[in-house]
Amino acid sequence: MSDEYEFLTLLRSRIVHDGARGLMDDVAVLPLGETRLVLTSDTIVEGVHYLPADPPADIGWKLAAVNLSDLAAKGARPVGCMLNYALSGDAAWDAAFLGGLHDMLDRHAMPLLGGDTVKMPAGSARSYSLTAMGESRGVVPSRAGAQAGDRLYVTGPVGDAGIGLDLARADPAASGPLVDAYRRPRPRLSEGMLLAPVVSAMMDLSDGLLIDAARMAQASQVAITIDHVPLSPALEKARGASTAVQMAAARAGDDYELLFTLPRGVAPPVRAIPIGHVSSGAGLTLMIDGAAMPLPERLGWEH
Ligand SMILES: Nc1ncnc2c1ncn2[C@@H]1O[C@H](COP(=O)(O)OP(=O)(O)O)[C@@H](O)[C@H]1O
Ligand SMILES: Cc1ncc(C[n+]2csc(CCOP(=O)(O)OP(=O)(O)O)c2C)c(N)n1
Ligand SMILES: [Mg+2]
Repeated sequence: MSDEYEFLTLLRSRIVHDGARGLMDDVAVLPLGETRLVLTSDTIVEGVHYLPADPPADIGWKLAAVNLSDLAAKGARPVGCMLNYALSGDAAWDAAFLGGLHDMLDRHAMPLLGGDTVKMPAGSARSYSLTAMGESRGVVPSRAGAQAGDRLYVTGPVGDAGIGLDLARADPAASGPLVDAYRRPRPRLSEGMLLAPVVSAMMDLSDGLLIDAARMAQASQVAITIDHVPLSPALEKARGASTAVQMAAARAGDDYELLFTLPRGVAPPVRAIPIGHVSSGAGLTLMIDGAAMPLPERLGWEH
């Protein structure tokens, strides 16, 4: 059991408010008059979520993107956010970070409303947090609604960012679509808004396809089978499409695509790749090229 899982289990035992969704979802949801306020907060840490040599504009972009991705997963419209910032000691670096942050926020009309600024002890790793607020006037899908018989989809291929991280680690000046997938994820907000009214369950892929699908299965109390690990042409060109490559792509994380289920016979209203199905029971099954694979001990990223 990971430290994160243990801590979340402790937190869940103390949760009483319905809006927390049992801490089993991407967001909290608070009814507010005619509408619902959708709340999420994510932190990125130097050396854990990004490389110290990553360009500051990309780090700012990523902080905004990973938070917007949780709103996308619930079909929420961004309404505002709060930034918690640790000064770097280099004003040009800080300005570049804010440039990248605002690039991402502006793309999705997300105003920055406030926050807090601190200085860290010299030499300590830095971390940045954003709290994002969205609104929804319709259904706010959860991870828990998948039903036996549903089909499973993802809005795009997985694994690019994992390879991009390897490339950026080997050479901080590396560039191209795989490195971009790692440094500049694109949250699927417009897709999320179109999907929210029709999906039975939806979440974003941050920790890896396998672990996130297993979480959806657990929250929905169903079994999920993945029979296709979708790879991008760029990834296949760089690494091929062997079983090992597909397995690594399914565990890598940092994908920020949407994973969702639809009743059989309902066509997705956005471009999406069918990757499996839901049945009664529990747990996750992975098929690669028609063969059931033993699941790795670690399905994806856990702190
Ligand atoms: N330190 C914390 N305090 C309160 N709730 C937390 C904390 N960490 C995580 N959570 C909650 O646990 C759930 C799962 O979190 P997480 O795995 O980070 O979701 P996501 O991958 O969507 O960001 C969410 O409801 C989140 O709000
Ligand atoms: C330097 C570096 N090493 C490893 C990773 C891989 N990685 C770190 S955290 C993570 C999962 C997402 O982070 P988490 O804090 O779990 O976000 P959340 O699920 O809360 O959105 C991944 C794939 C990375 N992004 N950067
Ligand atoms: Mg989180």
